[in-house]
Amino acid sequence: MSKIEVTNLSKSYGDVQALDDVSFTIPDGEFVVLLGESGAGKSTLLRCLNGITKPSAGSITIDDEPVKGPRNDVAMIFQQHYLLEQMSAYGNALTGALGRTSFLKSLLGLYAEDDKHEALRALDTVGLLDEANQRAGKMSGGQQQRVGIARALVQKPNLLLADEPVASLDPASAETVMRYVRQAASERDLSTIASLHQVNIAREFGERFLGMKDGELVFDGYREDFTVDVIDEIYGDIETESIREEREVTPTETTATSGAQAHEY
Ligand SMILES: Nc1ncnc2c1ncn2[C@@H]1O[C@H](COP(=O)(O)OP(=O)(O)OP(=O)(O)O)[C@@H](O)[C@H]1O
Repeated sequence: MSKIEVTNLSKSYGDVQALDDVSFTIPDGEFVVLLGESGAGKSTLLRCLNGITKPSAGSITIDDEPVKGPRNDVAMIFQQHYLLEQMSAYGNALTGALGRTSFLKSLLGLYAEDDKHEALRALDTVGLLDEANQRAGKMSGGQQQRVGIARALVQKPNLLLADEPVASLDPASAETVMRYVRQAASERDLSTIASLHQVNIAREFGERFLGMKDGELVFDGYREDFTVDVIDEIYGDIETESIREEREVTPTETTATSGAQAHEY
């Protein structure tokens, strides 16, 4: 759990204004989806939150502590999972504990019992306990991404950031992976910000939505406010054509698609 406060955050790269005076507050344990077209500034915002990128102006605090660089209590999941392919799913998950393990011990595989337990718990959370001994390189893209999530959970973060975690997956795997991210966050009461470009997945899994355009925050609201018109504003009409067609068939407010109804938000 973590409370995040972003105040008047700006970041420029030469003439490019990647973030332009962005402010928002996220209370403990909220699941936030970050949306925007390519180049809108989503990755830059996540990298600033993670302490990898230094803002040009403004501030970020996590639990009232200013972010000045990378921190162990902030974990990040990427589109590419960067797993050690020769290592098992379990071994990869355990590397999430590297931040609290000495270099020598990690080389010798001498992790603390608590961390080994945490790795198994995390694999269980992402539905891969039975595959714990399987080599990561032999797993499917979706499974590898779930190992990446397990590794992030073993870090025992207070804040989970996910940068396009399902962008390279087919729609079914993307949905499965997002379901596990959502479940992991909810089980651990973990504040989460996930950037997504698939609007349907965002609508299915988001609780709160931040919409970005040209570096500015153009929308900040919850499910009931996340209307097709808002999606239009963020993406333009093309992205929403299919949603409008779907509404014409089913005029009632539908925010969930196949298989999602069974999940509690
Ligand atoms: N290291 C950098 N150097 C120069 N320009 C950058 C750098 N990183 C990002 N930018 C620029 O900042 C703007 C925002 O980029 P950013 O990657 O944050 O957007 P995004 O919404 O994450 O896009 P995508 O979905 O394509 O990753 C873009 O115009 C991008 O070209």
